[in-house]
Amino acid sequence: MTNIILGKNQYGKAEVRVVRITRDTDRHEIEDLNVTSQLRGDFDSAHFDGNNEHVVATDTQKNTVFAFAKDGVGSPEEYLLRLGRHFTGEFDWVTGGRWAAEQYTWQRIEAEGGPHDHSFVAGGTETRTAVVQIDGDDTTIIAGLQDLKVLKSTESGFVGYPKDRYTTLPETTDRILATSVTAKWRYNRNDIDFNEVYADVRRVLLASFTKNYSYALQNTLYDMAQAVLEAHPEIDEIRFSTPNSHHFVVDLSPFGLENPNEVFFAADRPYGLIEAAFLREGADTDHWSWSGIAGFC
Ligand SMILES: O=c1[nH]c(=O)c2[nH]c(=O)[nH]c2[nH]1
Repeated sequence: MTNIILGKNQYGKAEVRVVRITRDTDRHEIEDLNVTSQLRGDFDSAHFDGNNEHVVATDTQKNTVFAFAKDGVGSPEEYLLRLGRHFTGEFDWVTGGRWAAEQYTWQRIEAEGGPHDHSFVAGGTETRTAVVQIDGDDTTIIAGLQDLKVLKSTESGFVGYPKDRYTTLPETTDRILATSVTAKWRYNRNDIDFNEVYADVRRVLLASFTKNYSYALQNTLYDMAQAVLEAHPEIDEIRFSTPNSHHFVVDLSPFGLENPNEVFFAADRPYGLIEAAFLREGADTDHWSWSGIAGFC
């Protein structure tokens, strides 16, 4: 028989949809999450022998996600940390894992008397994300956001690129720059006010998007990373995955009309896909905690 060894493996429950309402007063709070729990450790006998004595059921993991919401969420990072510490603390052979969440944004509906106590409208385009990675004594937290749509209608250009026989793109010093930012940033410590830092990183990302003339989306990502790493010493690294959502000037000349960058065709595909990681000098360029996080280079 061919000898086979077990390589990397993890398992758990994916995409547990948890909604936690805090209703201690008439003014309710909502926390709406999509949680994934993945355990790593010694699961050899389950794979090789059909012996499940180490297999904490994915159903049990799902139930634990709900049960822990009873104590409140607070921030996705703290909630995932509690879950990760529970599984690694409770079961000797669980030596690590990955706990991840998306948190959806709800805002209070502006009603006649002001922001409503218990009625909400989905807010913004973006989703907050968090990942807690545990490997033995190492715990690393990666926060982020996805699908934060931004656009600037000028102060962007693209010139100076190589021209070959396949190049048709005209140079421009005035175009629309539009993208949907997915970013993840890695903390270098875990005792953080996660909600406060999240709100500030979001603010800094948006402010730095507006700030300088953009020579390329690549160049704007650098501006955004520079601003975040400067404002937040507790962050060592930020990674981006950003589609360049092309807006093409429509040729209106057949209709006898000029079009000085006023009417655009917003193409949804194909799109440029610009991805980059920016790190504080000296930080680990290949930190273990990114393993299993898809969608980034
Ligand atoms: O900001 C840009 N970066 C590129 O790499 C690129 N390539 C392209 O065709 N247009 C753009 N725009």
